[in-house]
Amino acid sequence: MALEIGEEHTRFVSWAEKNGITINGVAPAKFPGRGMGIVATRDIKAGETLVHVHSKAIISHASPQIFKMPSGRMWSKDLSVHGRLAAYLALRCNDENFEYKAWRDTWPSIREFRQILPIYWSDEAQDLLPHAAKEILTKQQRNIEADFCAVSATCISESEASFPKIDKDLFIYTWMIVNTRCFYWDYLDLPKVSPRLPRMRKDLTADDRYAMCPFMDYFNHTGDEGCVTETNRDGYYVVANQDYQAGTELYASYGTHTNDTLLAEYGFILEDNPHDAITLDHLILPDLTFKQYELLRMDKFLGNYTLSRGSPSPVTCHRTQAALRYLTIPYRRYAAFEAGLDEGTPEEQQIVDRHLVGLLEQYDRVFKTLLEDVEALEDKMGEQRATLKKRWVQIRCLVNQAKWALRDKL
Ligand SMILES: C[S@@+](CC[C@H](N)C(=O)[O-])C[C@H]1O[C@@H](n2cnc3c(N)ncnc32)[C@H](O)[C@@H]1O
Repeated sequence: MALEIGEEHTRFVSWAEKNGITINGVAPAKFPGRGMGIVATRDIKAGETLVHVHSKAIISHASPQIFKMPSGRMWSKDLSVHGRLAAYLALRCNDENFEYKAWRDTWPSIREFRQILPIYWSDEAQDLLPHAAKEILTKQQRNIEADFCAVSATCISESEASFPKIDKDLFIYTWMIVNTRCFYWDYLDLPKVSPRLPRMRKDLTADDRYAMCPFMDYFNHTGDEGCVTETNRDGYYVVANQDYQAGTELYASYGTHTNDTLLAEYGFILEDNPHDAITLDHLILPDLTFKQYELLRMDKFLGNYTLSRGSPSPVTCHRTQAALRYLTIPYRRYAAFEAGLDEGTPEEQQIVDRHLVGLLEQYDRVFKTLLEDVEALEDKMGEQRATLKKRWVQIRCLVNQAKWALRDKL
């Protein structure tokens, strides 16, 4: 069910159409629990181009306003591209003459971010995040801190008059706007694009490719295929992946993300996520002796042990299988597995599976207390409590399905 949209969205659509964005058969709409999104305004056929954002409307590392400060000097080399985009938006977003003001007016407010994005949650609620989400959050906090230090150092070295100081709360907000709304941009004419970008495509980092695409950032995420995003020298296109009836919400995929990634990076989880997986690191790593830890590290099998949804039952990744073998069977048998010479005998697999069942039982024992702690969060954290509860129930379900499937085999 689509809800009424505010005037700012109507204003933005007319601005977009005059500024290099072509919109065909779709419009922004409001959806309960998802904020704004995109709706089909008529029946749509598979293969139709729904949106085209001309490269001149895209903000990327190559845009002059991003690679230089307003005074014309270069940003500190310590400031990431993500940080440059955030600094540019922070410096301009409260300015009535901001060239992208119409777009800026459509962003979610900081108040909305405080409810949904874990970076804004209280320590108490952050402590109750699943392990993988907490790890992403820690990295996010470190990156924001480093970018803010680089921005602040620049502000100090510029004269007060030519360079206003950036408020930290505003910087965190625009950093998260970039985080939740950016796309990857391929710079198809790379050698000509910008003196600040690496000359060779292979040398571009993921961060270099960040780009903001007004209007395209209305699309909400789906774990399924969703509409297709394509780039060429002219800009970005969104193409219908199938027929849609008028009134249907259209989605795009942000990638094959797990629910912990979606929660930490975007502030939501999917009810039914085909790419969902959880980490088992906190169950396996503490069991390793120093020697085992070092050997797994040298073999590049240390950490990142995952249990994915799988079909018909959850599956562990190759890294988990390797680490569990090292923990439970003779070293030479682990070495054969690690070298890819031998998949192991059925008896060895049973030993590994039995060990894994024990670890999953250990995990299962903490859910009751965890869910009680989530329930005990104050009422003002109602939205966070509901998301955390839903996520922990999903994790418990995955753990139990894996445990039952393994027990059936034993
Ligand atoms: C690129 S924006 C999409 C537009 C956004 N809904 C808005 O109101 O402006 C990404 C944000 O949309 C929301 N979102 C995207 N997909 C969603 C989904 N499937 N369910 C719930 N929220 C979603 C999340 O808040 C996410 O951080």
